Amino acid sequence: MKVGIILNPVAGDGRLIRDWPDVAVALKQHLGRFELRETQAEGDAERLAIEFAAEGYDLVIAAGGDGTASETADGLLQATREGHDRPALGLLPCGTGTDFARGLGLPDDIDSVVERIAGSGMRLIDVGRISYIDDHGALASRHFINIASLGLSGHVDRAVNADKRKGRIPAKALFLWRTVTEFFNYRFDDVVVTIDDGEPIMGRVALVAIANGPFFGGGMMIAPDASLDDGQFDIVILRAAGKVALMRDIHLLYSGQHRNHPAVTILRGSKVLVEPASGAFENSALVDIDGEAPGRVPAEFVVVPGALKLKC
Ligand SMILES: Nc1ncnc2c1ncn2[C@@H]1O[C@H](COP(=O)(O)OP(=O)(O)OP(=O)(O)O)[C@@H](O)[C@H]1O
Repeated sequence: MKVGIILNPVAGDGRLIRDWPDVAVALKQHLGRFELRETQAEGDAERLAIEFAAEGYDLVIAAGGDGTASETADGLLQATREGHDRPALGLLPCGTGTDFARGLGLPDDIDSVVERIAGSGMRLIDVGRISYIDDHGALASRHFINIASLGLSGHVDRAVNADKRKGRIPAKALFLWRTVTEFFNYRFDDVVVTIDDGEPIMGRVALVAIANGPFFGGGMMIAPDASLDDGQFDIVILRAAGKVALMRDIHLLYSGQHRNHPAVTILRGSKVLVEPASGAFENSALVDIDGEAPGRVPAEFVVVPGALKLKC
């Protein structure tokens, strides 16, 4: 099996690169020879994944956080669309939040993760495809593997990713702190949500999450029943309510106990359109895509069933 590794040297404040000699020994022991390529900047994991697919690699392991895993998956899916064989995605999670790995129940220590990659079979999972407006006002689109959302989460992503303590303090504490600070200044978003060409749902929201996996925000179980292979999104709408009440209840998100909260609606669907209620795009809701916040709504989210081969 030809194994390629895409390593983000700064993910999780460089945790994996510091431990690399030990990690490399574990990889050799369980998977044999591998080719290591490092990212230098945004977009590199996507490009390297396309290169690995074009060179006939069977397994491409994303070593980093959710951003690296998401970019790598996007590259593999693009390569498949261009006619290359579909390599499997493996994960060596070492980021700040690593919510996708959390949803898969991956162990914390790298040795066990490598052992699990080597011992597991291939599994097909769904992915999402999102079209949105990027920061230059242009239409952009890409795949996501875990959760895409809009509203408060977009602001929190930008604040967490700019926070110099990222990777140095526990992810849960950082995300919770940034959620509170951003929420304080956040103005709720007025949006129209249309699921599977049904009746449009208009409302003022704090968050709309389109979930393939269950966790985001450094351990919040926002979509407790989301499944990676049911061919559907779980769509969680958190409507605007008193800020004090929402802050008081935010802890419920960590355990998934918000299901029956009066401000929460959870629906299922395979295509979701979210538009700004006013029609003006300039200050419309910020989107979050697997932990990065590259643009705004209007956005369309479409599930692509069984599109990604996973080995972990
Ligand atoms: N060599 C590099 N130097 C600086 N930034 C990089 C480098 N390689 C990748 N990046 C950037 O790192 C970010 C992705 O980091 P990643 O999500 O993998 O880790 P994380 O943010 O620590 O973890 P998580 O997303 O799980 O919280 C992307 O914004 C990407 O553009």
